[in-house]
Amino acid sequence: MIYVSRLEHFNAAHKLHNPNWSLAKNKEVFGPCANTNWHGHNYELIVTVKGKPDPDTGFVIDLKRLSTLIRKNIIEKVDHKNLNLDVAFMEDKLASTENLVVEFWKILEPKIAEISSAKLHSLKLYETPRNYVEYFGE
Ligand SMILES: Nc1nc2c(c(=O)[nH]1)N=C([C@H](O)[C@H](O)COP(=O)(O)OP(=O)(O)OP(=O)(O)O)CN2
Repeated sequence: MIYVSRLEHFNAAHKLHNPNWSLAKNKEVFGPCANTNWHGHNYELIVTVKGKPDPDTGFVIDLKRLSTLIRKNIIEKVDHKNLNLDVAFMEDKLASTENLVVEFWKILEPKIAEISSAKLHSLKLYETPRNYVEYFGE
């Protein structure tokens, strides 16, 4: 089994805000991430698929096709957007890195299955160079 990865990038604004809490409690729990007028991140998304190399191409998956698929289905929907206001699949969800990566998985897994016999293995999403989340679909 070979693991193949593609890195994509997007910028987005958000705030961490639980609507069931007061502003004071949101600020207490989320600190500056609850800033009322938003803040931004340079996100890095690493998509890893697994499979066996095709004997004709030597590819587990064509990384150009994988990149196009990620851009069309994820990046175009979140890049230069406000994750709380502009992104349909994040509606009514806290805009945490964890929740983002779970929604990305729900979108990407079936789309990858449409173009390849390789399977989605993991998503790694960096919110900052020091904070990242990994998800294996479980
Ligand atoms: N489990 C999670 N914790 C936090 C998340 C998250 O999505 N999941 N998000 C945030 C904030 O959005 C915040 O903006 C992160 O910023 P910060 O902690 O300041 O990140 P840095 O890496 O830039 O911090 P340094 O202190 O400079 O290392 C918070 N928590």
